Amino acid sequence: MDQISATPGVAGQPGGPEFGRMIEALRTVQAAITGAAPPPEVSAEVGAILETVAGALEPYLVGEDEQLSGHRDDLPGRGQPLLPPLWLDERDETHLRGRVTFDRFHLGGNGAAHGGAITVLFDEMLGRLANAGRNRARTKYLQVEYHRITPLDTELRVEAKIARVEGRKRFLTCALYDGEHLTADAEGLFVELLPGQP
Ligand SMILES: CCCCCCCC/C=C\CCCCCCCC(=O)SCCNC(=O)CCNC(=O)[C@H](O)C(C)(C)COP(=O)(O)OP(=O)(O)OC[C@H]1O[C@@H](n2cnc3c(N)ncnc32)[C@H](O)[C@@H]1OP(=O)(O)O
Repeated sequence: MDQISATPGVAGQPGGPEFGRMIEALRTVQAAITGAAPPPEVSAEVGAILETVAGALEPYLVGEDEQLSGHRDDLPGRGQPLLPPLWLDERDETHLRGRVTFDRFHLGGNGAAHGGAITVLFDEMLGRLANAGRNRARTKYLQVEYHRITPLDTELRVEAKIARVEGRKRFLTCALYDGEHLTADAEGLFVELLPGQP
């Protein structure tokens, strides 16, 4: 993926508001399935509906460059269901600030968000910033610390900064807050790709 579009789509066109609604519904389904203990007949019925859903989309399978998911900057988490719904409110080439809410789909245990889901958020934040107005770079390492549990169903603040740039190396930091409380933070190294690196 080399480009993402910040332009809201046009109703009636691929990538219009209908697409955003579908992704939102998928997020709702992910949380509902994760949190449910349905009787077998309901599991069977929902499973069959989801097989129908997958079948409805199958004729429209496209390559990575043409897919809409992940390419939509006007949708939370770029419209990529792997990412928790993230809204970026401030952004320049040195910092990013946004809001994110984890839900039941992102549960680790005992009401806390899964540490891996938090790491996905940090990789996204640092990746977005590392690539803002610069040549492409990829994560070399991402070191995460969990300071206290990250609650579900709570709007959290997330901030990323460039710490320093040394040649191809971009060192960045990211922090996640529940109100005034730091729940997790990370330091990452992104390395600018050489010609020919995928
Ligand atoms: C995502 C692509 C960009 C798209 C941009 C589109 C626009 C924006 C749109 C949408 C935003 C999307 C946002 C997505 C974000 C997601 C990001 C990810 O998750 S990326 C996937 C996970 N990461 C990998 O799969 C990397 C796999 N690894 C590699 O490909 C290579 O290892 C690579 C390119 C990272 C580096 O490989 P080498 O061989 O070119 O470089 P070496 O020699 O290892 O290191 C370079 C320098 O770094 C130092 N270095 C290496 N490891 C170090 C370490 N642990 N600590 C300190 N320095 C280290 C070395 O000493 C060297 O330093 P010296 O240049 O000589 O000064």
